Amino acid sequence: MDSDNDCPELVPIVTGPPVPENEVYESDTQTRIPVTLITGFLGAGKTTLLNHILTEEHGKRIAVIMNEFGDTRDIEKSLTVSQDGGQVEEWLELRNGCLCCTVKDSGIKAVEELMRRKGRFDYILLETTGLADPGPIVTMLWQNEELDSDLYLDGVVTVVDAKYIQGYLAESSGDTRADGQPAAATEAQRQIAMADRVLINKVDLVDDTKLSAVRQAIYDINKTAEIHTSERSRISVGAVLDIKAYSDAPPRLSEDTSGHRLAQSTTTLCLPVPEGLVLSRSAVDRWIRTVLWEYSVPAVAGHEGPDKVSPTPFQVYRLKGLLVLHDDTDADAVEPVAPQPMVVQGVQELYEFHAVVASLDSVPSTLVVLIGKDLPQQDLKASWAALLQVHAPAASIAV
Ligand SMILES: Nc1nc2c(ncn2[C@@H]2O[C@H](COP(=O)(O)OP(=O)(O)OP(=O)(O)O)[C@@H](O)[C@H]2O)c(=O)[nH]1
Repeated sequence: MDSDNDCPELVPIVTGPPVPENEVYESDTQTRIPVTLITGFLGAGKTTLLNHILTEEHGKRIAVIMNEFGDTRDIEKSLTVSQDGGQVEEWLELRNGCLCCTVKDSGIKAVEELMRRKGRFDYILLETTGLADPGPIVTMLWQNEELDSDLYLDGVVTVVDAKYIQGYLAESSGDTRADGQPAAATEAQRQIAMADRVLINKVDLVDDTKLSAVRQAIYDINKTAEIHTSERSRISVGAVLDIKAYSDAPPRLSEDTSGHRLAQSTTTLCLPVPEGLVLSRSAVDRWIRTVLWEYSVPAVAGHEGPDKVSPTPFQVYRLKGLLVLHDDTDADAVEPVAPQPMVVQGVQELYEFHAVVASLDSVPSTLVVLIGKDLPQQDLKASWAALLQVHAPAASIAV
C-alpha cells in the first residue's frame, strides 16, 4: 500500500435502531422517495443502465429523469405532454408502471411537479449529462432533504467506459482531445470522486490487464466507492439502488489492488484515529469547517499559528467519517454527554453528523476520509495528528 494513501482495513459496523436524535431522519427515509443519481462520462453506458433497471423485475414504480431519450426500444412511447414552465418536456409510460421523462432542468421542482401530476413513485433515477459535474446536483438534493422534501438522496452511481476512462482521466482539463471533444479530466475525476458505486462498463472491450489498471485508477481517486463491472450495464439492481449511502452507514474502503498508479489530482486522503480515542465534537467540527469552508489547513489549539491557506487551492468533493465523539456543542448541558459513535457525511461544503447506535466496543476503526482535488496531504495529516495529540497527549500517534 502506498504510504501516502494508507487506509486501515475497515469492517462494517452493525448499526442498531436510530437514536432519538436521528429518529426523524431515519423514519423519514421510510416514507420519502429515494433518488439515485446516475452519472458518467459521454457514452459510458448510463442510458443502457437505466434501460436495464427499468426492464428488470424489481416491482418498483420508478420515474427516470434524463436529459434526452436514447435508444429506448423497450420503452413504449405513449404521450407527449407540455408542462407549465416547460421543464418536463416529454414523458414515456412503460408497461410495468415505470415512467421516463426528459427535463431541461433536472431541478427538484420538476420532479415534484411530475409526482403531483403522475402520483407517487417508489424510486427516482436521475441521469446527468456526460459532461456534467455532479457536485451541484448532489448538493442540491442533499440540501433539499432539509427542506421538508418528499425526496432523499440514496446514492451516486458513476458509470465508466472500461476502454476510454483512463484516457479521459489522463487528459488535463481545458485541453481539446484529438477527436475535437473538450477534454474533461476534471469532470471524469469528479464523477468518480462523488461516486458511492462505480460501474466499470463495456468489459467486453478490454482484457484483464487493462481492467485491473482501470480499477486501480478508480481506486486511486476514490477508495470508498464499491466497484462493480458489467457488460451492457447489466448489474443486479440491488447493487445500485437502495444503498443508503448518505445515511448513517460508516465509510467503507475498497481493497487496494496495488497496480500501476496514474498521477491524478483527485485523490482520497484517509485520516485514521487510534482505537479508543474519543474526540471533542466541537474540535472536529471546527477542523472540518476550516477545510471545507476556508480551504485551509486548520491550526490546532496548542500548536501555534493561524490556519494555513494552502498555496494550491484544494477542494473536497466528498467527506465521510466514523468517529467516537464527546458532544460538547451544547454549552447549556448540565450533565456531561457520554461519548457516542457518530458518522459524518459531507458533500462539497455541506456536512452533518449522525449519531449511530453501536456499543463503543463494537466500533471498528474510526477515521475521516476526504476525497478531493489537490489535497495538501502532508499538511492535512500533520494538522489531524495535532488534533489527535490534543486529545491524547500521552499517546504517540502516527498518522
Ligand atoms: N461494446 C459495448 N457497448 C456498450 C456497452 N454498454 C453500452 N454500449 C454501447 O455504448 C453506446 C453508449 O451507451 P449509452 O448507454 O447511450 O451511454 P450514455 O452514457 O448514456 O451516453 P451519453 O448519454 O452520450 O452520455 C451505445 O451504443 C451502447 O449500445 C458494453 O458493455 N459493451
